[in-house]
Amino acid sequence: MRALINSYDVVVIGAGPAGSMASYNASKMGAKTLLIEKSQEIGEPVRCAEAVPKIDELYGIPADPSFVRTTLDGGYIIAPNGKVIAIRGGKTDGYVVERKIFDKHLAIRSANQGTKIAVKSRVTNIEKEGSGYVITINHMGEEYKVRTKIVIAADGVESSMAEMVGLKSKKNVKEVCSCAEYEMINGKCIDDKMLELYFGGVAPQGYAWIFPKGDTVNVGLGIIGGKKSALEYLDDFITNPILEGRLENATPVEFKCGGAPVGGPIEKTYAEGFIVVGDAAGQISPLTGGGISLSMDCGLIAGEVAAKCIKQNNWSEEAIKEYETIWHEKYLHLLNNDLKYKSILQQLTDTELNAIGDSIEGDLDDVNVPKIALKAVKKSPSLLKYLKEIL
Ligand SMILES: Cc1cc2nc3c(=O)[nH]c(=O)nc-3n(C[C@H](O)[C@H](O)[C@H](O)COP(=O)(O)OP(=O)(O)OC[C@H]3O[C@@H](n4cnc5c(N)ncnc54)[C@H](O)[C@@H]3O)c2cc1C
Repeated sequence: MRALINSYDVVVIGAGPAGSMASYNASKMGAKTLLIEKSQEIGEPVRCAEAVPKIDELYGIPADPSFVRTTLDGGYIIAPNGKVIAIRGGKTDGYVVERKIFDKHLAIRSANQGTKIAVKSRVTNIEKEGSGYVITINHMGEEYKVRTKIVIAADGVESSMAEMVGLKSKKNVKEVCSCAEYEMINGKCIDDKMLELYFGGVAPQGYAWIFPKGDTVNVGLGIIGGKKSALEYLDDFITNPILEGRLENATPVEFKCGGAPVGGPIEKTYAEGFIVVGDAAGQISPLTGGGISLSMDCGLIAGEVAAKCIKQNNWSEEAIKEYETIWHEKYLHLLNNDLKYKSILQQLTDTELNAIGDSIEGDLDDVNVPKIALKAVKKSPSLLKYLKEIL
């Protein structure tokens, strides 16, 4: 056991997109900030299909060729009967990135603002000490302790930090979507600039995907429940006739698996001197499992509020609450809508999904769920029992 080695204004736990954006803003606004990552390499292991929206337009982060593998025009939604619906623009354009490099890039941006980074450092405990916290870190078998005024817990889907201060609700843990994915070489996409999302029995209560990633493709799926493991569904998907042999000659170069917390946000994301952000807070679309952009933006909000509290010498629960007020105003209704859409989608049979697909003619310019539901009900009035909540 080593003695207390340092004190910080803000300690951020987890160097994923949420943590690096939080520490970036905290440092930029003058707070003495430490970012702690348990992995020996930031960005590893990857548990992601690696699609991000236009980070240059949204966050002013240039789409650097070192991590951008594909610039997307949009995506295809594919019904169980093979009907392909194209969505171009709207929220579907963006990039497929190399997350190992992307995540490290975000951490480097944060370091360039003054953040200190500790890698191969697992936080094993958080204890309250006065109005601040003492954090215990295990690095290469040695224990260290650091003091901080504010903790930002950005420790992802397996988060245990929020629970340590009594914040995390067990509700989310029950709703983790199990994902399995291969990155494959020699696979073919319908179009090298479009995402492919397959709904129905191929991935019960979730969906399967093929994302173009430069020379390779990310082929994966997420399920909730189901009769087999995610990996077994994935192996079946690869040979599914709906793909018309496009993965026939493909072979994996990487396997990824992980969980996406799609049960909606945790009930409370702050306490005195404490903020929960990203997957740890359930800030991920329950419908799509997309969480990178939300984590980044909520990370920015967390970093800004933390730095402001440090400047005002007040990180009481009342002061920290501003974080939740801001992110709720921006995103809570979207997450709640997605939760509703997800639960409807989960009740639909392949036949009903086909009916919805068949009701759509031509390309879409965005995913407007109420508009799609209206078209579907006009074509198949029996769908009203599921879709009336949306109309
Ligand atoms: C298979 C799969 C595919 C996905 N595809 C997409 C996609 O294409 N697009 C998209 O937008 N989203 C996708 N997501 C979701 C996306 O990956 C997450 O929403 C996003 O990574 C959340 O960022 P985060 O920073 O909150 O957490 P993470 O990226 O998980 O980062 C958390 C970090 O905390 C570290 N950590 C954890 N515990 C400790 C500890 N005790 N001490 C120190 N460090 C710790 C971890 O090592 C990790 O680096 C996918 C998820 C899965 C599982």
